[in-house]
This record gives sequence, structure tokens and C-alpha cells, in this order.
Amino acid sequence: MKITVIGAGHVGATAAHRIAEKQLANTVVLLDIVEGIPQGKALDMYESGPVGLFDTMVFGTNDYSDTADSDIVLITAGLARKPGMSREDLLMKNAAIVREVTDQVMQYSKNPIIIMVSNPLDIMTHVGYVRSKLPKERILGMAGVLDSARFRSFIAKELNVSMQDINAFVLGGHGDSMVPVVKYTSVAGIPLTELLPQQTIDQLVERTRKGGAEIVNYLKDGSAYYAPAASCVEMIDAIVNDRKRILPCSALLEGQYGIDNIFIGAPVKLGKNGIEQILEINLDKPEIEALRKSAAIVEENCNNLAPLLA
Ligand SMILES: NC(=O)c1ccc[n+]([C@@H]2O[C@H](COP(=O)([O-])OP(=O)(O)OC[C@H]3O[C@@H](n4cnc5c(N)ncnc54)[C@H](O)[C@@H]3O)[C@@H](O)[C@H]2O)c1
Ligand SMILES: O=C(O)C[C@H](O)C(=O)O
Repeated sequence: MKITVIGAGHVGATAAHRIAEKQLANTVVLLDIVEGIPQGKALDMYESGPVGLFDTMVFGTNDYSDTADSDIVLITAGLARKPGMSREDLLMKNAAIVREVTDQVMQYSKNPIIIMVSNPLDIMTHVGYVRSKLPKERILGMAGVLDSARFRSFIAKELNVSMQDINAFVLGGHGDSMVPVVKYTSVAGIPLTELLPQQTIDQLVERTRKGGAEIVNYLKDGSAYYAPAASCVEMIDAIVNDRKRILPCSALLEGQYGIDNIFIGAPVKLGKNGIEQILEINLDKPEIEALRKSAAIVEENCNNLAPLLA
């Protein structure tokens, strides 16, 4: 198993280290446009092997030929937002980067599974899909696992219970219009609505929607990376170990939920072939409307990018 991580910044480097530590691949390639950074970070990671107890080969490069025949490619290259910015403010610059990166990746790997991370996430996943020409099962975006993890962590803190017992789904686009689905949120199988008053649930939902901005406002010069990297690795683990996990991921919808030809967060079954199924769960009317509204925002941004995608 060969896994390439494009972008040796905060998310990319943290994810590469976790992949190596968990021995999810024999080889991890870390690639960045900046010379020296991927080489130095990868060597540092590799040298942690004897004490971290892993044998994964990790190496850094600026040369795409080193990524040849990758099984999985995680794309984290691009700009991160600063306080006051929305993810959509990164659209044009990151679309140009993701386009170039995807083209380069596909020159050397014929049939990888690509996991997009760069923002604005759902739109960048669309860019990756159009440029890579991969089957829709083999390109997906990471956001729902992260947004759900944030929601789960806030619930665990509020109730003072283990995070392990909390199930939650955040669907929709990875932006302010994301859709935390309270109906399917439970603590050890007990519906959240039986454990917390609606007002508290509403506050946790709102905090989840603004979870990315909360971190950006603390960091000032970049965005979250520990929880994002952990979320990427959960998806990679599901694919590498063919776990058939049901996880919220940005996937190409073709009619599900009344949404067509748009990448957006939906529950998917993730295994060795990538997206093995998109689940169409029963949503209440306000949730369906919120999901479609979220999809409309993604669609509008994709339309703005049409000239760049050609
Ligand atoms: N989907 C999510 O939930 C999620 C979570 C966190 C971050 N992100 C996004 O991921 C991206 C990376 O975030 P970060 O914190 O790691 O940023 P970062 O600035 O720390 O790292 C980005 C890296 O990309 C590299 N890069 C830029 N252009 C490149 C190119 N053409 N080819 C190869 N590498 C290139 C940079 O040199 C840098 O090392 C941002 O767009 C951010 O918004 C998404
Ligand atoms: O908030 C951001 O810009 C980064 C990422 O999308 C996040 O949710 O942490």
C-alpha cells in the first residue's frame, strides 16, 4: 500500500505522521511545492519510527514521479483561511492549485482513490473529479467526519460522558450551511433529544457550524489540523482495511436527496473500492431543505469555476 499526501503543511504533515504511526501503508510519500519542507518533515517522521514503533517508509519530495502508482492520494495543498475569511474566499486560488495538483497526480497514478481536503471542500472535490476523470466511487472529500467529530466532542463535554458513546451525523456542504442531523444523533443509542433541552442542542449545533472559524480565530494565521488530520486517517483506515464504515463524506450525488451532479456530504459506505454505497436516509422536511440549500451554494460556486475546469 502506497499513500501519497500532497501538501506538507499543517494538515498534510499531521496526517502523514498518523498514517505512518498506524502503519496503514508500507510507503508514505509527502509532496509539497516548497523545496526542503517535505524532505525535512518526512525524514523527521521516519526517525520517530524506533520510538513510535512503526516501520513505515516515509519520504518527502517535490517530484510527482515519486508518487507513481499510489493507491490513495490525500490532497491538502492550498491556502488556509485567516480570521474574517470564509472558506469560499479561498475558491479561485485553491481551485487553480487543486487543478494543477490533480493533473500531476494522474500523470503517475492510473487508478488511485483521491481524498480531497483543500477548501472550499465540496467544490475542490468537484474540481478533482472533473480533472482526474476517476470513477465517482474513487474521489471523495473529507469534512463530514470532522464536523461530526466536533459535534460529538461538544455533546460529550456537555453531558460529561465518553466521546465513544456518541453517534452523530453532520451532512451537507462544509460551510456555514452544513446540516447537523439531530434526529440521528444519540448517546449509547439514546436519542440526544431525550438527554438535552432543545435550547442546548441548538447551541451545540451552532457551535459545530462555526467550529472551523472558532479555531481560526484562536490561531489567527491558519486553520485547524489535529482533528482534520485524524478525520482523514479514519477515512483512510476504512479504505485500507476494507472496513465498510458508514461515514459522512463529500460524494457525488446523482439524484439522492433530490440533488444531482453535486459533491456534498452524505452518509457513505467506505471500503477498499472507495465509496461502495451512498445511503439515502429518511430526513425531516427542514433537514432536506437545508441540505438542498447547502447543495445550491456548492452548485453556484462550481458554475463560477466552469472556465477553470475546462
Ligand atoms: N476539509 C476540511 O475539513 C479541512 C480541514 C482543515 C483544513 N482544510 C484545508 O486544507 C488546506 C490545507 O490546510 P493546512 O492547514 O495544511 O495549510 P498549510 O498552509 O499549513 O499547508 C498547505 C501546504 O500546501 C502547499 N502547497 C501550496 N500550493 C501547492 C502546490 N501547487 N503543490 C503542492 N503543494 C502546495 C503549501 O506549500 C503548504 O505546505 C486548506 O485549504 C484548508 O482550508 C480543510
Ligand atoms: O475552518 C477552516 O477553514 C478549515 C477547516 O475547514 C475546518 O473546518 O477546520
